[in-house]
Amino acid sequence: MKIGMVVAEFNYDITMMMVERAKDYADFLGVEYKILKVPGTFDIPLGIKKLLKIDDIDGIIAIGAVIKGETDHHRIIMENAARKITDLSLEYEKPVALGISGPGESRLQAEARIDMAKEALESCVKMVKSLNNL
Ligand SMILES: Nc1c(NC[C@H](O)[C@H](O)[C@H](O)CO)[nH]c(=O)[nH]c1=O
Ligand SMILES: CC(=O)[C@@H](O)COP(=O)(O)O
Repeated sequence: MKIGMVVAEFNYDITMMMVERAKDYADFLGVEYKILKVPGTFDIPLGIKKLLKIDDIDGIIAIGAVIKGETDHHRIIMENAARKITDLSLEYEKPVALGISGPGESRLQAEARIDMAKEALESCVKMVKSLNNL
């Protein structure tokens, strides 16, 4: 099995730890992976679409941290990314798991949620297996 990981570089101090957790868990499960970095969470859907077109990619996880700023801008980023991520998964009929924390979180809350990337990897692998067993 091969999983794509699309990683936002925005708040990279956090997302770097998230991707390390996901990679460690993929290694533990014996799952291969391909990493694609994008500038921020808003840019994740295009990265996902490119990876979904690769035949040997079975599923994708999106990794990001959408931390609260002074305005509601962070909500626009997350709501659009989440909607597009769901749409792409349905369009390409491959699992795309959400490993993006926020919106509305503080940096401290984001740090406490880095395992969301590992959980996304776990969900994605489970989905690939379930769909392959149909
Ligand atoms: N504020 C956060 C962003 N903002 C950047 C956008 O995601 C995007 O890169 C920009 O609008 C250009 O398209 N990204 C995050 O991942 N997290 C944030 O908290
Ligand atoms: C810089 C950003 O993309 C985001 O954190 C927005 O911050 P703000 O709401 O303070 O403009």
